[in-house]
This record gives sequence, C-alpha cells and structure tokens, in this order.
Amino acid sequence: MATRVRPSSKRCAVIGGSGFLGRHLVEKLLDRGYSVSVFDIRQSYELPGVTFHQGDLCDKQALLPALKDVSLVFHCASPAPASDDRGLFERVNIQGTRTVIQACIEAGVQKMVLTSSASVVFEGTDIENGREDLPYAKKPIDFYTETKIQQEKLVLEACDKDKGFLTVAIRPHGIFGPRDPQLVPILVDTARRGKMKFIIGDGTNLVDFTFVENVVHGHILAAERLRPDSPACGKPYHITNDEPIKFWDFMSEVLVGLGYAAPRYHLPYALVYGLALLLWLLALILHPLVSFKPTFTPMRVALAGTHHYYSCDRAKEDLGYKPVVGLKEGIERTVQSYPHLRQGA
Ligand SMILES: NC(=O)C1=CN([C@@H]2O[C@H](COP(=O)(O)OP(=O)(O)OC[C@H]3O[C@@H](n4cnc5c(N)ncnc54)[C@H](OP(=O)(O)O)[C@@H]3O)[C@@H](O)[C@H]2O)C=CC1
Ligand SMILES: CC(C)CCC[C@@H](C)[C@H]1CC[C@H]2C3=C(CC[C@]12C)[C@@]1(C)CCC(=O)C[C@@H]1CC3
Repeated sequence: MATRVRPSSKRCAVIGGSGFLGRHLVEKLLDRGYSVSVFDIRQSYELPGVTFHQGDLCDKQALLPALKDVSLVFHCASPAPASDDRGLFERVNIQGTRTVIQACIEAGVQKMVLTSSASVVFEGTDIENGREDLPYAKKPIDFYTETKIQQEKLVLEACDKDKGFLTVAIRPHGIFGPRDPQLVPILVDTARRGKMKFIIGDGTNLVDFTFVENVVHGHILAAERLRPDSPACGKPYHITNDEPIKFWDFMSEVLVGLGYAAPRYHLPYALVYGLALLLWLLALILHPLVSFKPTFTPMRVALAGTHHYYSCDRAKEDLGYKPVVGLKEGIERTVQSYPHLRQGA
C-alpha cells in the first residue's frame, strides 16, 4: 500500500493570491519561510518561491494540483463587491467555496483560513464595538454580503477535529493599503469628478479602516494558532486596526494627502440614502437598455453615514493579535504609494 506523504507545514496555498490582500499575504508568507502555491483566475505578478495555478475555484479538477502537498490553505478570493452580480456571487462565494472545501479534504489539507468580512453582521444600521456573537445580518445590504454570510457558515461548519480538517474565519473591515484597487481609486475618481464635496450625515460616525498588513498578520496568527486544542477551531475573528476613526476624517486625510480638497458641506443621510436607492432601482429597471453604475450606491451611503466598528478582543485573547501598523502610519504609507493618483498627476 502506498503511504501518503504528510504535507510540509511550511507549504501553503493562497486562493485569490493575485488580488490585493492575497498578494500582501503571499509576500509575508514568503518572508516567514513558507513556500506558496497561488490559485487565482488571473496571474498578476511573478515571485521566486511562488507557483502559480490559474483557474476558476469552482472547478475542483483545476484546484487539486494547487493543493498537492499543501497542509494550509488561505481562501481569500471573491468577486469585487462593486460587481453587484447576484449569479456570480452565488456561484463563486457559495458553490465555489463548497468546491474549495471538498478539494481541500480530498487533497489532505489540514487547515483552512477563510477571509470573511465584518460586514456579515451589518444591516445598514449602527454597529458600535460589535463582537463576534452578533447575529448574521437578517437583511444583508447587498448580494456580496448575503453570499459572504453563506460562505462563512460553510467554512466554519466544515471544521472537523476527528477528520483532521480545521477551519477558522477572519473578518476584516475596510482594508486599505498600497495596491488596493478599490477604496482609494474609487475615492479619487469621485473627487476628480467633483462629487467629493459633501459629507453624508453629521460626519461623526466612527468606522474601522484596517491597514492591509494588519489583516495579513491576523490571518497568519490564526493559521499558526489553529490546532485541535485551540479555541480558534470553527470560529470567526474580527481583525481591525483597533482605532475606530470618523469615516469622513479618514476620507479627508486620504484626499488631502493626495492633494484634493476635503469634503465640507453636509447633506442629510436619509435624503442621500433615498436618492441612492432610487438610482439603484432605476439602474436595475433600465439595465437591458442602458447600463450605468451609480457612484453612490445604497451600500456605500450606508457605510459612509453609520457607525460600524468592531471589537477585536477575541482575536487578542485567542490569537495574541495586536495591530502591527498604526492608522496614521498606514494612511501615510498608502498615500505615498499612489503617486499616479495625486491631484494634477
Ligand atoms: N477589500 C476590503 O475592504 C475587504 C475585503 N474582504 C474580503 O477579502 C478578500 C480579498 O479581497 P480583496 O483583496 O480586496 O479582493 P481582490 O478582488 O483584490 O482579490 C480577490 C482575488 O480573487 C480572484 N477571484 C475572483 N473570482 C475568482 C474565481 N472564481 N476563481 C479564482 N479566483 C477568483 C480575483 O480575480 P479578479 O480580480 O479577476 O476577479 C482576485 O484576484 C475577499 O474575500 C473579500 O471578500 C473582507 C473585508 C473587507
Ligand atoms: C463615494 C464615497 C461615499 C465612498 C468612497 C469610498 C468607498 C469606495 C469605500 C469606503 C468604505 C469601503 C468599504 C468597502 C469597499 C470600499 C468602500 C465602500 C467594503 C464594502 C469592501 C468589502 C467588505 O467586505 C466590506 C467593506 C466595507 C468598507
């Protein structure tokens, strides 16, 4: 009988490793002596120590070679929230995650770390210092959030000590940093179109923005602490900068850092949310005839006008988590990394 080679604990796979968070995670894993297998629908870079496997995570046969001799898998692939494509989210985040779990079990993977989102508990109303025992959103604010909830449940329920397959979920919030394709580029594009003059609501709402290296740190701690006797088995963990900031102060610091004016004039939250909802409905109805993507979606307005910050006490207690980069330094390094997005560039 052929004996199965136990995968080396320093060999891991990053599904979604070509993306923003995925690539930062791959770089840190290499620094820590891991060899990394990246699985992604696209290849965006090359690095020594990294083997790329290009494919769709919904295809188990494509996934299996990337998981060969791997003991630890990070799953951080998802369609971008801005796509708002229900069919795509269901296919990738729900069915695709089922396929990833099956492939991991079949390949003999021992640990899986999912990148979930703190938004799985967000319904568009205030969350202050939210802990992991908050219930999942009953009325998720968009298809992205709806499928991230299902995805997290699937992964946590798959944790099985008897079978030697351990899982944990990291819930980051508002990730930012160099190479982010979302937050800073959308913000700058909105400013360049003259639409960043207004503050939605009174501007006092507190929010978590998390520097990408802290999110990476949380993932690696969770992976390394995940053992059969660890409290992390089958649990979700909030990972933030642990420095909630006023949403509009954060936006202003990034904008001013890049040479744009900070928003000044206030608009009532209910008015903007109502308009955003109307526009979203119009875009939905007119979709077959004209295609337009409103900047101020109901999701973005809700995020811009409510409190949403989370406690990471559980991660501190169980994982020994502590942010490694403060918010001020994170913002400075982010601003420096976007010379091409500066005013006048
Ligand atoms: N950014 C944020 O603020 C937050 C993100 N998260 C979560 O973090 C994770 C990483 O996000 P982020 O780095 O920002 O996102 P990115 O879009 O930068 O990275 C995701 C990667 O997954 C790839 N991908 C998408 N669909 C598939 C598929 N079917 N098969 C294989 N690969 C696929 C993407 O390719 P392509 O680009 O071609 O689609 C991309 O390379 C996601 O799970 C997201 O839900 C959670 C909280 C906050
Ligand atoms: C147009 C302006 C009102 C807002 C511009 C900035 C926004 C693009 C970002 C502010 C908060 C961000 C955020 C996410 C995406 C980008 C923002 C809306 C997520 C939805 C990304 C995926 C998640 O899991 C949750 C994030 C919450 C914060």
